[in-house]
Amino acid sequence: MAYLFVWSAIACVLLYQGLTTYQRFRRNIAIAKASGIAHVVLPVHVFGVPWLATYYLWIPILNKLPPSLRGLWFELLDPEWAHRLGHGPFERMGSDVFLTVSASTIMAFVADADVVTQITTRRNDFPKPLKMYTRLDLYGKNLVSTEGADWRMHRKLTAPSFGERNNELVFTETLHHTNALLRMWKPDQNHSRTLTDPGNDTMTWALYIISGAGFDIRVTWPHDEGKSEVDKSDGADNGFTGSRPPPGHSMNYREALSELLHNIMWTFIGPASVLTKSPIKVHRKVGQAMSEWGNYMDEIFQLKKNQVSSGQDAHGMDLFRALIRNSGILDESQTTIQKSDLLGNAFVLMLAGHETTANALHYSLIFLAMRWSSQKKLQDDVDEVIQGRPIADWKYEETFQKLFNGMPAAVMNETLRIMTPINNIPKTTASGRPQQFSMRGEQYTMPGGTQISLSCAIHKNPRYWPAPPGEEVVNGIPDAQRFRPERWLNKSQTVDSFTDVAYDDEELRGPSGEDTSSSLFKPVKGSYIPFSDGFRSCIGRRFAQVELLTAFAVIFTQYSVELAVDEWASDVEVEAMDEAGREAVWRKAADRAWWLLEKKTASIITLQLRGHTIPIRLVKRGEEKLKFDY
Ligand code: HEM
Repeated sequence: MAYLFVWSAIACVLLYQGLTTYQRFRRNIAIAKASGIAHVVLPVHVFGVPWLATYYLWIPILNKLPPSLRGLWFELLDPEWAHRLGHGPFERMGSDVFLTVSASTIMAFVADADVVTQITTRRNDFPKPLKMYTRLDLYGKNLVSTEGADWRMHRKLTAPSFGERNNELVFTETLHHTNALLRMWKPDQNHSRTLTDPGNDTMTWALYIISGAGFDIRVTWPHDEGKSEVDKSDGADNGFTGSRPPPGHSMNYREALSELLHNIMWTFIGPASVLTKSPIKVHRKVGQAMSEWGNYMDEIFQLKKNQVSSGQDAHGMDLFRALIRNSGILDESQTTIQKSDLLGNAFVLMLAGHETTANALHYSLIFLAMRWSSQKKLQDDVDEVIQGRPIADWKYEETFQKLFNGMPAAVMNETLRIMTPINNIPKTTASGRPQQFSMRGEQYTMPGGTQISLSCAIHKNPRYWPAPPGEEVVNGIPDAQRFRPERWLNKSQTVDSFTDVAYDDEELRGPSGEDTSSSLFKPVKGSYIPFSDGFRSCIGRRFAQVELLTAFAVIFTQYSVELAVDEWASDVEVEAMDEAGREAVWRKAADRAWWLLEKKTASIITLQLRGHTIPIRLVKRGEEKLKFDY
């Protein structure tokens, strides 16, 4: 009898769930139809946590469905479809904006430049989905996790930190840490070395640069410990730089920073006090890093506050010092800004600024190893800018703009186009507040409560990225999907109709500069959005550009990169091969690299290779053996 009762209760709950789900489905489909926007119905909300956590299990099962049942809906169940399939789904839908409809959510995917611009410039109509970002408030509210008046306050607080003086510090720190990276990668007596996990190394590189330019704390690389040339002159930050934790700490600065940022997703489980009690080791470590990093930031805050109040400004302008200066916090009676606002922002700048640039350098190295002709042009350009001067003589103001006008910038832009670190930039419409927009002369209504993605597929939309005649498809890959940095050197493709949008308050934009140099191809406004666009665009854009171009100059004035072919042939065998033999073996490595970049990348915060590496080989210039183009 009791069994019957329990089973009846379960059946009733399931029936109720089924009916409400069905009703919500019907309601959402009706809303999508009324909007006039093309739509496709999906059985689940693909960007909801349950699906994101389990889709790896379901996709192989669904793959067993007969091909006739696996339509576009099936392909859109992969959360990374925009990266893997590019513009294809938009072509199949016959529209550069389409909706996906599930019982819980209506999502809009946008790959039309004009619609992107309407969304990024109407920030009150299309705000950011704040719920996604509250977890970033580990140390305080900040620029990333706020909207409206709060966001304006944070943007005004942080924007002045990103000035030319900080860029100069980024330049200096990048020179230093790229040299350190090369010392770690140092080729052997055969003038080359295979780097088995370059992505991991570039992550460390970016972390140390953001520490230098963010806090003016120059971390010592483990392989450089004990070498005196890396120390700063004033000694103020010595307690933070090496492997011995300073008094009062159980973790050194370097470890606290990298443990926290590299495992940031675990902080979403709960606060440090919960994580440190978890039975799982990685949780305990992250919990420890979280509280250690909080303590370090407290100490640095005090140190910087003293420096600012005593007028010391020895090493240029790091972001944290500028934040303190701009906040007016030295006289707390005169400002509403709290210490937590400063710590909150200092933390998200570190977070937002390291993985993105690390990936960009990593993928650039791989792509250049797959395209010798572009690498050669890059080397010619950096040689022309640097003119053989030793690194100690390089100056930011003489160097950056020249690098930004030529092939180094073309390589950076093209890498960010193909491997866009944030491949779905999220926006929303508020519930009950549908928004009108126009597309190709027609009016549409974005339903209220829609989750919007500005899709990286726009970077593969052939309307904005036309192929040269006869090169529409190479190696089976459509031109818009290929790494071809030379497309940026083609000034004849400059769009005359380009007009920038008017900002209601220039101050909010920050001195972060343009996406691309005026000497290069200028994409249609809204069609190139690795840094997003409009009001909520990346405040660290120029920071990242300085970092990447400087790294290219340091690396490629001395070295070349090749795909490592160790899996298919030894050094001795490659040495003995003729050109055709070398090309055959290189092509195996290139096919594999391309496949991994397309199929085995996934986003947690940014798009990364997951569970695989693409080994590359650092070769002294002039000693290259694999000079081929993919
Ligand atoms: C290649 C490197 C980078 C890329 C591709 C990139 C990309 C982006 C994108 C797409 C956004 C908008 C995100 C959204 O709307 O959800 C963004 C925002 C932001 N980025 Fe970056 N970023 C890079 C480097 C940096 C660096 C170096 C910093 C700081 C040092 C930084 C700090 C920020 C901050 C604070 C925001 C939030 C701005 C706001 O909402 O007002 N980024 N970035």
